[in-house]
Amino acid sequence: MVMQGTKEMEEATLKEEVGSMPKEEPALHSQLDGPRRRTLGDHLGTKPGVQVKPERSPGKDCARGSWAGSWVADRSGVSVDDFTPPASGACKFIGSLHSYSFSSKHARERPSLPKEQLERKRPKRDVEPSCSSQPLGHDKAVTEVSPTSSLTATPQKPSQGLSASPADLTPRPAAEAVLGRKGDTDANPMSINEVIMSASGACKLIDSLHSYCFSSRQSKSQVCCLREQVEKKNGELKLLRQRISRSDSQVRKLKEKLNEMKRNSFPYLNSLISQDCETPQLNPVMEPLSWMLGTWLSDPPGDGTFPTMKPFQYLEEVHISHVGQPMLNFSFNAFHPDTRKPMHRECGFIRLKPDTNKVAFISAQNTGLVEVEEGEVNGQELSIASHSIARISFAKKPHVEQITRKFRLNSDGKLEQTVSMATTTQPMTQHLHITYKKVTP
Ligand code: HEM
Repeated sequence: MVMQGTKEMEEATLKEEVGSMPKEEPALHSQLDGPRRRTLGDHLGTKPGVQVKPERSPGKDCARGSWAGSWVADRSGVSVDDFTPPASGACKFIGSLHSYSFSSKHARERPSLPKEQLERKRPKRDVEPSCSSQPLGHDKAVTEVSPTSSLTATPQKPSQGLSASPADLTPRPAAEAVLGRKGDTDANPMSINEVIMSASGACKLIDSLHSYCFSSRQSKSQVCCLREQVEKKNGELKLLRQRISRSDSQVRKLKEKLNEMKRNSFPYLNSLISQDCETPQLNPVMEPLSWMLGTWLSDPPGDGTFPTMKPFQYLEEVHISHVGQPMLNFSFNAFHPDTRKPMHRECGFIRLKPDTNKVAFISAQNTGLVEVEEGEVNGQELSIASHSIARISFAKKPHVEQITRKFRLNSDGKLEQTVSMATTTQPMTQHLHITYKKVTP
């Protein structure tokens, strides 16, 4: 719609311009496209047709899509083709504004030329096409022809003729470009520089619109760039995933190989040990005693006492574990603190009566004693006392007749054990006290 509207607007303007345009206008155009234009380009020190890479400023992008634009492009030595971004719909539309603004403005200003001047110029203009083929030198041609051309120099402003300095070509604001200098509008024809400046000012305004096209294009290219980066990263991620997958399969193969080697080395374990030796879930029945699980080391060394003996110290290592059954497996192994020689050892099981806090402690000791202690677990404290005691026939005397134990998980995370006993010669008295620190789960 915008395009259509613009076209219609252009056509309407064109009709209006054709109606009001003096007949010499085509000649004026041909002047611009003719040798005079090239003379101006030469004067500015730029060879026509030599492509100079433009700075990406909107002011230079205005050279697109209109004769006025191409005129400016030639003047600066920049061709339309130099603008690499393809002409988008928006750019084309904005380009058409150049055509409208320039030709319309120029047409509006032309009739203001005094009639005499136009009369004077007409005959000269008729001979102008022959200027390029004049055997005269360049300077001569200019001298002869310039005063007759409204686009080259005016009698009122001789200093703004073809010899205009680059500073004179600096674009002026559009308003000034359209109105011209104060007081000149009706009296004076436009000089070539004024035309240039007017066109540049208008172009500048219109080209500010182009900047939107280009900034949008820039954003699009940034998005494209980011997309490329994302795609690249995705590719890398895919490769990494593939490598991880390969590593996983290698680990699986190594595990299988290890298991096979184990089976070959310990064939008797084949049917007993599960292929995956992961620790099974704790049987829910044993949950109240889960705080006892782990490997514990005496810290500090345990204290041994009894009325019949000299106090002593010992080291002890404790393993309390499970295999998913409704019981805990334990082993207590004592060592001499100096010599590290094994001393007292015992191992057994701890069971819980389901749905109660009743605990049974079943232990076999290296001294030839077998005992069952029973008691209760309350929170993180287990108190038990001997229920039955048996011994080998040749057990050392005095024989133990009663045993009590207390296990407790202290607030500092240490496990504490206290053992008391009664023998055939001594009443219930504390025999051992020790705290352990946990070394593994
Ligand atoms: C519940 C477990 C234990 C029981 C029932 C037990 C029982 C006994 C008994 C009945 C005696 C003889 C007491 C006497 O002569 O009047 C004894 C002595 C002794 N116990 Fe224990 N004991 C136990 C754990 C330990 C532990 C863990 C150690 C640590 C190393 C230990 C070290 C000793 C020593 C050094 C003696 C004195 C020397 C000896 O008779 O061998 N006992 N114990």
